[in-house]
Amino acid sequence: MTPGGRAAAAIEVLDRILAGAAAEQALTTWGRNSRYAGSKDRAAVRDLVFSALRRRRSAAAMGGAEDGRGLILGLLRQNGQEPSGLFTGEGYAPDPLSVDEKAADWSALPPQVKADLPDWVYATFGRDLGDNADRVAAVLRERAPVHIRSNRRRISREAVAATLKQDGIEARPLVLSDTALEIGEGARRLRSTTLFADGQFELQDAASQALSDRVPLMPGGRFLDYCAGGGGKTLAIAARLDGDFFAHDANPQRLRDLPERAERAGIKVVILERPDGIYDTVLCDVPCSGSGAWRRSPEAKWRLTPDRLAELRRVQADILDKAARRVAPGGILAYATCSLFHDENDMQVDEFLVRNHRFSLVQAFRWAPSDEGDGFYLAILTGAQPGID
Ligand SMILES: C[S@@+](CC[C@H](N)C(=O)[O-])C[C@H]1O[C@@H](n2cnc3c(N)ncnc32)[C@H](O)[C@@H]1O
Repeated sequence: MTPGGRAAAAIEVLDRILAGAAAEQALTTWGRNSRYAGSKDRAAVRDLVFSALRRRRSAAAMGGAEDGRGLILGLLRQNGQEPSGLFTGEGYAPDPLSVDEKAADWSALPPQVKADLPDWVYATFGRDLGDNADRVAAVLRERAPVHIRSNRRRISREAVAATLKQDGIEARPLVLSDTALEIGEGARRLRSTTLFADGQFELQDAASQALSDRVPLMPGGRFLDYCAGGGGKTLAIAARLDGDFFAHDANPQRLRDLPERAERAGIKVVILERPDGIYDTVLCDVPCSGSGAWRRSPEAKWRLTPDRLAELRRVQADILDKAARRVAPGGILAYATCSLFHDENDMQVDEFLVRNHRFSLVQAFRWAPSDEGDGFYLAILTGAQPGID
């Protein structure tokens, strides 16, 4: 495909997304109907689509319209590319620029447009992140790095990096966690390596690894991941120490990959449909706004509303209250989100502590999104003997 053909394809996919289709679904549909597109074309179209979604507000302002064409036009301008070079109307390229499109004025974009945030999120970032708000918003406009976690049960990260190098895949160690590596060249080949098939590494963001490193575990103890999903954190935590590991999720479909991943990693995880009994550590990695990881799923940035946030807060509180009943006397309740909002983090924990006098806060950790990882929050709570309140 020509660069113009790729731009036209991205416009078509973006129009479907703006009409309500999920981004992955819209890309898959386009891919199915475009047998002529090679793997490099598909990667380029995907990149254009996700870049435009991350920068949807500023790209629309610079392109003169909030449709696929406007977004791609604005994105090219942001990247310092002259759009008329691609918008030629020749072959499969988009039509040439109209007089209005040529004349669009983007000289004075308001700060919330430059930050690519909805107005209410921009205000919330200002309140919750203070001086860091603009820097964080800027990080969320960029593509996320690819990180892997070496499986500490089996191999050192140095050995993972050296073996990947032989396959032409670049991996450099990160400071956030001693299992974390950032992938440079060759990321798309990671899943087809023997190392991956042998469970020597998993794809996982470095801050998610750092969070998993900090969840307290009792040697030989019982650990419950109450919202395990695909099991990314369950596996990272279970790789640290011997013990009995259990995983639960309200949506059993979310757990479907976990048994295979656990087997590949050489880790035993028991899936629980209905958790009962008590555990030394219970992790609640709750459903949240996902604001710390919006560069990975940029659609979510535009879909979130104050009402949806309030609903998420109710779900989080309910999960915490239920999971707290599963914590052994003297045990740990770990509360995690990939959110940047105070409402979902410290405030949720403060409210929980008011409702549950048996618990107290030991420590809270925050990771802001950066080159080194996504944004996360972790609160470590400890539960005294039941009946204290
Ligand atoms: C942030 S995701 C978990 C990600 C996972 N821990 C990981 O590292 O891959 C939140 C999960 O909570 C689950 N969930 C939602 N409501 C729940 C509830 N009431 N009880 C337990 N799990 C719930 C969702 O299905 C979702 O899989």
